[in-house]
Amino acid sequence: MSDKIPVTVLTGYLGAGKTTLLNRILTEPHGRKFAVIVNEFGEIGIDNDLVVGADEEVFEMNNGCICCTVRGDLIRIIEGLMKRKGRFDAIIVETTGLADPAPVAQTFFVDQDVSEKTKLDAVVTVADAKWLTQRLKDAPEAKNQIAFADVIVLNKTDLVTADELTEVEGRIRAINPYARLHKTERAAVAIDEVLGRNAFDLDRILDLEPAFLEDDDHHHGHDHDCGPGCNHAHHDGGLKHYHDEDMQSVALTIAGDVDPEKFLPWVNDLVQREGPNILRSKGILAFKNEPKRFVFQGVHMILDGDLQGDWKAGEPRQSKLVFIGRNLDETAIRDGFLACAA
Ligand SMILES: Nc1nc2c(ncn2[C@@H]2O[C@H](COP(=O)(O)OP(=O)(O)OP(=O)(O)O)[C@@H](O)[C@H]2O)c(=O)[nH]1
Repeated sequence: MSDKIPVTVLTGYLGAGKTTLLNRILTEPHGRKFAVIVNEFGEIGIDNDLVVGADEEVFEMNNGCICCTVRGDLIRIIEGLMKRKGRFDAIIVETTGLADPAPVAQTFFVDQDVSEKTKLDAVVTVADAKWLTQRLKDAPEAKNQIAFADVIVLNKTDLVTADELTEVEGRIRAINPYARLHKTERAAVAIDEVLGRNAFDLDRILDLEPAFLEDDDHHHGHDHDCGPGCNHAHHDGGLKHYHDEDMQSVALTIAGDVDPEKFLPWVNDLVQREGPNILRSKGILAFKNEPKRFVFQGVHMILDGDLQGDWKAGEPRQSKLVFIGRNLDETAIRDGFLACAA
């Protein structure tokens, strides 16, 4: 028996349902304790606030290019965690929807300190049944996320017909015939199907990517903060890794309340008009005269929003939101949002 701490890497494209799955894992009565590491694209920490779970500790990795900055962050966080060994049973790393999982998975093999103390249990990829087919055409990261998966959670089955589901499943199987696949609504999958799988298959990954175990640095010898605009493309021998150079994030904060009667029509109109370009939106808002936080989320033009939890005592009431997409008119979005201030 190894006493290495198992690590689950949770990946999947923007809005597929990673946080939904993570929250499901954290709220089930499993009696285990997890350390959670999240990494998000966008400048303000919204994801962090959306992860529920009373006593999990959530660590946030640097934004931006996962191959360059995040690896250092990940190593630092894990080394810090190891000093507190015994306080948790497993580590879950949720990557940004735009990340290629390879460099994250690689960290658990290439970095000596990390590999002595932890073991990659599985790469779990959440796929959006409604949008995956499209993403496989226009987003190379989405394909790598499927290729690297040991477990695939094909989520949002409620948004597609049976035929569409069969089609998307066929596309997944063409890329990755090996992973276990679960079809879900709201990421409802038994926790033992995603954690403690002992499923990461290094031999399969080495077939896909012969240079997987080599230290990545010589492929793009730089050590700087690329930021969300980073557009390095590098080739590790097998799969090609990309950063989507057109992808941008617009993050906005109002240091106070917004007026829901202005905000809701504005955001609805924006995602209806710009939905094809806006891949993802999220926000936590202070509505005028409302003691609870309003949380909204969108994937293209589908928006979800509800009141969740009171603002905590001493927590400043502020309104923040982020849009991730292509060809976003930042000035127009900023002006539109600022005009919603209460
Ligand atoms: N209709 C439907 N919506 C879902 C389902 N699962 C999740 N959602 C919604 O999809 C949106 C995105 O879910 P998240 O879990 O935040 O997705 P994510 O992958 O963590 O998103 P990013 O971290 O931004 O990449 C939210 O509004 C969820 O409520 C599902 O099975 N069906």
